[in-house]
Amino acid sequence: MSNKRAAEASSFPVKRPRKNADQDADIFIDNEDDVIPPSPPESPSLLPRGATINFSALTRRLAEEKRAKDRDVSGLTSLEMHRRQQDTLVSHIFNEQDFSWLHLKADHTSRPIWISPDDGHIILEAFSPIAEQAQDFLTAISEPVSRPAFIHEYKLTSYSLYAAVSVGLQTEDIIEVPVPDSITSFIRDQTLSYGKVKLVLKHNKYYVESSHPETLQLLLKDRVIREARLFSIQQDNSIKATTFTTSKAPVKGNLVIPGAREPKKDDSTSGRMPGSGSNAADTNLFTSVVGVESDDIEEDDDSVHAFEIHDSKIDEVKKRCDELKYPMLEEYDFRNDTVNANLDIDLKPATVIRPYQETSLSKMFGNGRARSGIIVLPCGAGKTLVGITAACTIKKSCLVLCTSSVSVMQWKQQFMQWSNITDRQIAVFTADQKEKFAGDSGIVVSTYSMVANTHNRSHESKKMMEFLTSREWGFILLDEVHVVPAAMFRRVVTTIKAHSKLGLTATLVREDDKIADLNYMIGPKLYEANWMDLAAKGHIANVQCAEVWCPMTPEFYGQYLREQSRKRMLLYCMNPNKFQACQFLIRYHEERGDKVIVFSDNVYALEAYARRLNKLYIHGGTGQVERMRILSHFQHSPKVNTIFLSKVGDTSIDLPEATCLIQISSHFGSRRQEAQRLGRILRAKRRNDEGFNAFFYSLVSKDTQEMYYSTKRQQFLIDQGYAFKVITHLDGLTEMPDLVYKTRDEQIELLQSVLLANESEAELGSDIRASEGDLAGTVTSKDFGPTKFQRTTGSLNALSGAQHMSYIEQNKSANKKLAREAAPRHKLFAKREKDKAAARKDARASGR
Ligand SMILES: Nc1ncnc2c1ncn2[C@@H]1O[C@H](COP(=O)(O)OP(=O)(O)OP(=O)(O)O)[C@@H](O)[C@H]1O
Repeated sequence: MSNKRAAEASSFPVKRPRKNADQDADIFIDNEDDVIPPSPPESPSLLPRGATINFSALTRRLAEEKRAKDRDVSGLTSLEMHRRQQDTLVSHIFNEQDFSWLHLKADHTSRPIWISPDDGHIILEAFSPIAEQAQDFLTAISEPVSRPAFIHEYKLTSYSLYAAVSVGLQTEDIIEVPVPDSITSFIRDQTLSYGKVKLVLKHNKYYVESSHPETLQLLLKDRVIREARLFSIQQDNSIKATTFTTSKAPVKGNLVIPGAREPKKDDSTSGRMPGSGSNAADTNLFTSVVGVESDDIEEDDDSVHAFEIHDSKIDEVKKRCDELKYPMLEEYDFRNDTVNANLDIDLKPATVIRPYQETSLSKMFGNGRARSGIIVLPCGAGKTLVGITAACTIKKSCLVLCTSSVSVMQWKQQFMQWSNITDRQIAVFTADQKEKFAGDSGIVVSTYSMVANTHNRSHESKKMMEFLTSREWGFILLDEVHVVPAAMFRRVVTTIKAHSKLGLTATLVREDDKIADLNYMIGPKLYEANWMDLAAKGHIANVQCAEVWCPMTPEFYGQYLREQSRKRMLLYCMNPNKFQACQFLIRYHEERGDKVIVFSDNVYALEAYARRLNKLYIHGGTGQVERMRILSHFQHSPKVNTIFLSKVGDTSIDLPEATCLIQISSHFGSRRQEAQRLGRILRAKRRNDEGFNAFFYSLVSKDTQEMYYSTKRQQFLIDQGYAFKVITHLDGLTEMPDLVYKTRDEQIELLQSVLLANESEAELGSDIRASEGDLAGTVTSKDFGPTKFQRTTGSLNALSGAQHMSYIEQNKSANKKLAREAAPRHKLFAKREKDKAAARKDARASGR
C-alpha cells in the first residue's frame, strides 16, 4: 500500500504548526479528524520535520480531543461528515479514493475480503474473526504484499498461481469462491498450462516429462528447447527411448503414438523429419518424444512422455518454459527411488518441530513426493530444522549449500543436534576442510562459492568436485537463497544433479530484479510464514521498532551540504547528536537489563563510536580469537552488555541474549539487511517472558540522504507488520552525565577528524573482508587477499586535536583492555612471547 510508512508514522505524535495549539503541549496529533493542518506536507509520503515527542502530553491531548470530537460528531449529517473528512490529513492521502463516507453493507462483517477486478490486488480485513481462515488460502494463491496489523494486502500474480498449482491446488479450487470475472479469466489463463510439465532426473539424465503429449509437442516447437534436446540412443530397463536414430516409433505400453512413423536416418542430424499431411512438422516433433513406462515415474498418469535434455541447458530450458507459461515442476518420488542408496537418517526422538515448520514441510511433501521450491520463514524461526527435517524425510544423499564457512559448521552441528546422523555420514567441503562421507550415501555441507567457483582449484578441491558432480543427489538444500548471485546459482544448479531442491530464506527480496529467477532455478515459493503470527505465538520475539531522528549540528550540516557524497555519508554517521542518542539509548537499555548490539556498516564510525563509548567491537579486521572472546563476554559477562558489530554480524550470528539493537550506519536502502539485523533479536531467549519486548532503533541524521534510505530499508519490515515509531526527542538526553560531544568545541574537533579521514573511510566496502566473511572469522587473508585499507587513527587523532588527555583516555580501545584482561597465558606461550619480544628488540638494535 502506498504511503504505508507515512500512515504508520502519522499515528505517532509529530509536532506541526496548527491553529489554537496549546503553547505548552509539545505534540501534534495528525490522525485526528478535527485537527486540520494549515497545509498538507509537501509530499503525502513525507512527514514534517522538526517534530518532538512528549508522551504524557500526548495521552492528555488524545483524551481531550476525543472528548471534543465526540461532542462535535453528534448531530452531523453524513454529507457534513464527509466534508469534514475531506479536510483531514488522511483524506489528502487517498484523494478521490477516500470512500470513508460511504455506508457499509449490513453483512460487511462476513465479507472481510475485497478483490480489485483491475489488478488482482486483494485486501483483507485482518481484524475480522474469519480472517485467519482466509489468510492460509490467500498465502497459498497470492503474494503477500503487506501485512500490518489491521489490513492485509495480497496480489495474484502468475508466480503465485504457479506456486498454488505446484502445492496441489486446481484451477477450480482457486475460483470456487465468487471473484470478479476478470480475475476468474486471469486465473484460468494462468493456471491452464501450469503443472503440465515436469523436469525429471532419472539415471543421471534430465527429462522434460508430461502426460500431455501436445504440450511437449508445443514446447519442442521452441528453438531454445529444441536445441537443448539430447538425441541419444538410450535404452535401459526403465526407459524406452526412441529417437530419430531408432528404427521404431515410440511406444509406451499399449500406447501407440498417433502419427509416429519411421524416421529417415538423415533426419537425426537435421532435427527435422519429412512427413506427410498438413501437421507433418508437429507430428515429427512428436515422434521425437520419448515414451516412459508409466509405472516407473508416474503411477497415476495413464501415459507419460518425455524427452531428454542436455545437462548444461537445464537452466535455459527452465527459463524458456517459464516464459512460455509452462513452468516445470520438479517433484521427486523418493520413496520409489531404488537407484540411489538410502541414507539412514531420522530426527532424534527429542526433536519436536513447531506447527509452522510442519505446515511449511507439508507444502513440500503434500503428495508424498518432494516438491522443489522455496520456504520463507522469518529470521530465527528455525529454517535449519525445516531443512534437516526435509532431509530426514527424503533419506537420500543430501548436499547443503550455505553462504559462509561459519554457516557450514553451524549446519553440520545442527544436523548432529537434531538428527541421528553420525560424524562419518556428514562431511564438510570448505577452503580448509575437504571431506567425503563414508559409505554410499551421506551429507555434504559446503558453500556456494566452493561449488560454483571454477578458477584456481587445488587438486584436492578438484577431486572433491568430481565427487560432488559425478553422483546423483536426492536433495539439495540451499540456504539464504535470496543472496546468492544468479550466475553462481546457475553454475550450482547445472553442475550438481539433484532430484529435489529446497531454498530457504527469510527475506525473499533483493534490490536488483533477480528474485523472479529463483522461480525457475529452484521452484515456486511453497510457504511463507507471517512474522506477526509467529511473534504472537511466542516463536519469535515481539519487537518495538523506532526511527530516531537526530538533527545535524550546524557545523556538520554546513559541511554536509558542501561535501561530495562519500564524505557526506561519514558526516551523517558521525553527527554528534547521533553519537549522543546512541550513548543515551545504550545507557537506557543497559540499565533496564538489556544486552545491546550496535550495528554500523561504516567501520570508521564503528571504531570511533565504540572507542569513545568504551565498548567492545568486532569488524572484518578483528581476529578470530578476539571475536570469540568478545562474543563470549557479551553472552556470559554481566559487565559486557553492549557490543558494536559491523556487517559481519548481519547473518550467521546466534546471540539469543541480545534484546536491543541500535543501528547507526547501514547499507543504503537495503531492505534485506534491515530485516536480517532485526533477526538478530527475534530469537531473544527472553521472548516468552511476560510482556517482553525487544527493541530496534535506527538512528538517522535528519535532513540528510539517510532519511530517504531509512524509509526504503524499513519497507520490508513494515510489510511484515512492523510499525516504526518516529522518535524526535529523547527525554532526559541533555541531562545525562558524561554526555559525549556536549560542547561546540568538542563537536568541531570531531568534525575536523572526520574531515581529515581518508575518503575511503566513508566507504561501506572498507570492511571488505567482513562483507564476504562471517562472524567467527574463518575468512583468512588467503581467501580475500590483504586487507585493502589500513587505518591510522593515531595520526589523525593527533591532527584533529584528539591529543587532549581526556579524549585519549577514552579513546583506548575496550578490545585491547579485554585482551589484556584475558585469562593468563600458559607459561610456555608467555615465554615464547618474551623470546619474540627480545628478538624484535635485537633486530631493532641491529638496525635491521
Ligand atoms: N522446533 C524447534 N524446537 C526448539 N528449538 C528450535 C526449533 N526450531 C528452531 N529452534 C531454535 O531456534 C533458533 C533459530 O533457529 P535457526 O538458526 O535455524 O533460525 P533461522 O531461521 O535459520 O534464522 P536466520 O535466518 O537468522 O539464520 C535456534 O537456536 C534453533 O535451535
